Amino acid sequence: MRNDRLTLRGEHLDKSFPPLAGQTEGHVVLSDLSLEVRQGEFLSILGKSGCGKSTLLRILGGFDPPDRGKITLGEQPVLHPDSRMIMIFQEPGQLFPWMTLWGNIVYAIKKTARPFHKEQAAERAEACLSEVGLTGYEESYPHELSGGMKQRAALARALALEPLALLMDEPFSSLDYLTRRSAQDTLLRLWRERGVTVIFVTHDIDEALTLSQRIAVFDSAAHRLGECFQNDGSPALKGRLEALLR
Ligand SMILES: Nc1ncnc2c1ncn2[C@@H]1O[C@H](COP(=O)(O)OP(=O)(O)OP(=O)(O)O)[C@@H](O)[C@H]1O
Repeated sequence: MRNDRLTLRGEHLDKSFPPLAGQTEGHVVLSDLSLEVRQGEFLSILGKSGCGKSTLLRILGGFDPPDRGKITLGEQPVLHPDSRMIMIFQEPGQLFPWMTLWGNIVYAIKKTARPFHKEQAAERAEACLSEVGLTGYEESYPHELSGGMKQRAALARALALEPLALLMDEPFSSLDYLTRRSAQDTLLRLWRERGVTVIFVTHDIDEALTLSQRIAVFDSAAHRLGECFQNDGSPALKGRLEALLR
């Protein structure tokens, strides 16, 4: 159910990096960037490689501070990472390799649930693994899972924390076509059922058109989000997005 009180806002965000080795000038990545994503909305951010999409997600998730501007989730400022917003990255390396799948998920719940009830945590872990189709792999270690299974496991672990928002940074780009389609279907089903907000970074126009309600295009020259479209899935929109990313 939509709850506009939990809107995620980034306001007037600036971010620059100091000069890289061998360069003299610093690097402006975000400049006066603002965005607003309502609770339960699915927004994709499309942009060319290196334009600043990951930097924006990391700032929204509280992993890096902006140089200027502020992030709020509902009324509360986002100053550091917490379990309200979970990031899922491109490389499925977010699971502890020395723990089983079960151990990974229960550990995540343990870190965030206050108070922690063992039985409730087990129920939640079981439900989340089932939701992503990984029942039966509880005792598997991450290295025993395929890339697609690892990404579904990362999704299960994220959902076990009952976040308000998922910040996803090209999470399926390393998967083959069929595995990717299956992971997209899982994500869409969970998004519909859970009402979680999703911000999904991708450079794949078809993926953005398949998944999102709204698509924002990163304007590399201005270092902020440019045009934003309601996704009607039309060939005209696809053509427009292709032209903007050319
Ligand atoms: N910690 C850092 N220090 C210096 N420069 C950085 C740092 N992080 C990112 N950058 C620079 O900021 C710019 C934007 O990087 P970012 O990873 O956000 O782009 P992106 O749009 O996600 O790229 P891609 O689609 O290739 O993943 C790049 O030029 C990158 O070199």
